[in-house]
Amino acid sequence: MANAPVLYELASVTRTFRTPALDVRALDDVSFTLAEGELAAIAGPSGSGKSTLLAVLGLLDADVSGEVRMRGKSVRRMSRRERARARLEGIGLVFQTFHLLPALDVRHNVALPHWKLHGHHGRALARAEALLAELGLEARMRHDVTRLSGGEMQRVAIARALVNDPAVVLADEPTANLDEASAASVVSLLGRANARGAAVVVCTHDTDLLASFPRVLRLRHGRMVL
Ligand SMILES: Nc1ncnc2c1ncn2[C@@H]1O[C@H](COP(=O)(O)OP(=O)(O)OP(=O)(O)O)[C@@H](O)[C@H]1O
Repeated sequence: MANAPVLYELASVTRTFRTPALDVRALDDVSFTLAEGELAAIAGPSGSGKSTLLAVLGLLDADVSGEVRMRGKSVRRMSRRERARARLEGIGLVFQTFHLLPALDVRHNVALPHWKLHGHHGRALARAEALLAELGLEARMRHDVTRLSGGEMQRVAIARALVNDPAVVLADEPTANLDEASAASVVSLLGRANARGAAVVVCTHDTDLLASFPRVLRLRHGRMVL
């Protein structure tokens, strides 16, 4: 990975949440680079800033001091619209609570980002169906997302994150609340995305999962520790 091009570059990134009672430094002077195709975990105790860092990498939160660059482009200089476009094209997000759309069935949830990017309904559905079949969800394609099990919802969320072949998949606690078999299938899906060239960054407390990552970014009170 040493020679792979840089995907993210963070230099002295600080994120402060101001509340009436006190200011919380959720990220404090965080600097690192991540290469294209890299596989990394973000670890640290509860409240150490993991989700905040994932939101920064996902271009969801640009309200930081310091510099964040994605593929050389300064996130600070991107408009909200440009960030949304960069997310659609290049970032697959898997949230802790999935954020699936209850009004759409499984295949339409997965197809939506493809349709938004390419504007072709039939192709988006075909791509979603192929991906869902690959993830062992062919029998669930027309199901209501609210009726899926937690493990199925997680796989649907991962399918949606992969539908536009992103440069990076960012997943927040993707194995939390899953039984062993579902967790193993989620890990294998993320591994497959990585094998196809996507960088994968996962926030986790799961020590078994952490052990499988070649690189672990450790946070404590918002600071990177070795
Ligand atoms: N919108 C917000 N307003 C105020 N404080 C916030 C906000 N979001 C996060 N924080 C604070 O920032 C710190 C880091 O939060 P963050 O969610 O990034 O931690 P985490 O490591 O992901 O925790 P967990 O493992 O429990 O999910 C915490 O002290 C949290 O209370």
